[in-house]
Amino acid sequence: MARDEIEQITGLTTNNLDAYWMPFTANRQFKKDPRLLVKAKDMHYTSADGRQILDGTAGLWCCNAGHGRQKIVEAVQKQVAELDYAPAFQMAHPKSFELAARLAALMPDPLNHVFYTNSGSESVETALKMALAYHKARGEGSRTRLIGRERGYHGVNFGGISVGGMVANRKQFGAMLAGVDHMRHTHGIAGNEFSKGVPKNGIEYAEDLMRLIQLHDPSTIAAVIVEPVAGSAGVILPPEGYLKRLREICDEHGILLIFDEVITGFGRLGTPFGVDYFDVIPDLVTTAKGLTSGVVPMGAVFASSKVYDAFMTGPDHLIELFHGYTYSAHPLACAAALATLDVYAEEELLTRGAKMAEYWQEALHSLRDCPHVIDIRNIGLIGAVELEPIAGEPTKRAFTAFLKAYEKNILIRTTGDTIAMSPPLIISESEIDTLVGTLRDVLKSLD
Ligand SMILES: Cc1ncc(COP(=O)(O)O)c(CNc2cccc(C(=O)O)c2)c1O
Repeated sequence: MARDEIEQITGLTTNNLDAYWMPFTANRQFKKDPRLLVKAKDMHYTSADGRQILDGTAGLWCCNAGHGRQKIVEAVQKQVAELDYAPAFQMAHPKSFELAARLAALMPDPLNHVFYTNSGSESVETALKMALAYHKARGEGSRTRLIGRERGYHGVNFGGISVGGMVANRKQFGAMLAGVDHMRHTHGIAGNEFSKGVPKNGIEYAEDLMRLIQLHDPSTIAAVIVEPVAGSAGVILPPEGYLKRLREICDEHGILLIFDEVITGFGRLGTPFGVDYFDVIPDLVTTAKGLTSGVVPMGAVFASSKVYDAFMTGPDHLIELFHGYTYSAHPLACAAALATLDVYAEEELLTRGAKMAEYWQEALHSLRDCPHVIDIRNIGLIGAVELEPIAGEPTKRAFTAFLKAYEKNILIRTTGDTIAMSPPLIISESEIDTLVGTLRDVLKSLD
């Protein structure tokens, strides 16, 4: 869209698009033909040029309740007028306790404690620091090693990119945390292609953890962090039994297990959390995104009583954990989260994905015959269509699909040459048909 059109339609008050350095974006390509969204309601965005765009990605995997939900809007409006900000260090406001109790009630025992952050990246840093400090508090300060996984995504702060395994997110930044190892990813295991839901093959990949334990000795290892489903890397699913096996190995060797549920949390898999879907209870769970349905930035780390209690020793006038953020437990975020949980409860959204999963799965796998499709993966209301890369131009085919899809009024995500979708949990069957039908047209138009 031409720049002067943009200004006219959007009221953009500046010719200077250069000032804004956009995150995870091809800035020069974007600023030649900006893609601006100006409104959102339920399943749709309104683009600056007046089109209704079907949101196939819940924003960035976060708007699980859909957009413009009145109960959430009103809660934030009321809160900002009443208590706009309150310090969370040595002070508090009631909603922070009310929300923590409601969140803890969503999780199985012993995940009974909640630490607030402002993003998934901050939740990850918080959990990693808690893990290191936990072992120190118990007199096992030699446990400093952290283990992640290839292709893992744990946000963009130094802890997260160190345990993470997405090369592009690391290679620009030089040295990272020392003492970090990675297990193999579970993408592309023979026989798992086009699996519907959790794939059968690959539980043995969990034994990578045993090899690292044998190499380093358990006394040096603090924690393992995995996404139950690796979203950003292109929806990589855990083989059957894999997560349970990680739990067993961690228990055997006194290693903390951290589930990074920033994407899988709050109904994405058709269960409240991946904890429920896979019936595995970690020691720490990182969340964000769906916590407030993307309305106000917020993250939360769920900690087991074992972890929390290890800090609650010594004179009670002393701070137990020297960590936290200016905006931890922000009143607006707490208000948005409480209203979001109300919407989830009233519309049973934390389990609706389970009811829609079958329809979603069959729609997605109907794309198998489209050009360049080399794999399709799905679980709950997450879906991925992996494309054959263009020789010598990796990512280009999927990015072209993204641009064409937007022109055809649907929003999808791409990572590498994989198209990823994670619609709001309110999506209807006819909207699934529209999303997948339009994607089919896009795929057929690709060179
Ligand atoms: C598992 C996981 N952990 C941490 C983060 C970081 O969260 P923040 O961004 O709030 O700091 C994430 C975020 N994941 C994320 C964020 C934006 C885009 C995409 C994509 O794959 O399209 C994925 C994530 O998916």
